[in-house]
Amino acid sequence: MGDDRGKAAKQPEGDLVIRTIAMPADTNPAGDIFGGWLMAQMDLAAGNLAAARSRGRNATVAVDGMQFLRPVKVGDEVTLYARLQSAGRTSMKIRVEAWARNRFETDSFPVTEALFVFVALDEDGHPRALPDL
Ligand SMILES: CC(=O)SCCNC(=O)CCNC(=O)[C@H](O)C(C)(C)COP(=O)(O)OP(=O)(O)OC[C@H]1O[C@@H](n2cnc3c(N)ncnc32)[C@H](O)[C@@H]1OP(=O)(O)O
Repeated sequence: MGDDRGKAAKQPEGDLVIRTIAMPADTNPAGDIFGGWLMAQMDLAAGNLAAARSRGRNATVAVDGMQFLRPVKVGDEVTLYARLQSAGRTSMKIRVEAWARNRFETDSFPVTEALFVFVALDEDGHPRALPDL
């Protein structure tokens, strides 16, 4: 079965954090994969990295440059890659890429990317200094 999304021009950057399958329950009324589902997967991937770096609770404070590059179809294998781009006193900028692969094909393609900003939080929900590495 062919895939008309073209050849991947690059390789994913970052650590593989999540791999999942886009299911019919994740579609919008038109039957395509809902962008909000993909954003949630990206948020989960960035949050996982943020939790490991901050060694505790954190929250998404901003999402910059969200780009939907290609559609995701039901049945696609979706893989989330995340990497820490920079860290401030309490915040972390985490670059996330989502790639999709038609389950009957071998090539994967970038489908979305964005820069997530997370802030480490204390028990009261206030910004918390990141621990030393
Ligand atoms: C996993 C989830 O819970 S997702 C749910 C959605 N997210 C939320 O509910 C978070 C809601 N937001 C908040 O509670 C607050 O904004 C907080 C607690 C995260 C931050 O409070 P603020 O008063 O903005 O804190 P403060 O001004 O001290 O900024 C903290 C850090 O975030 C950075 N920051 C704050 N807003 C932004 C922004 N829009 N873009 C980039 N960085 C930001 C600051 O530069 C600072 O970084 P640094 O300490 O590394 O220098």
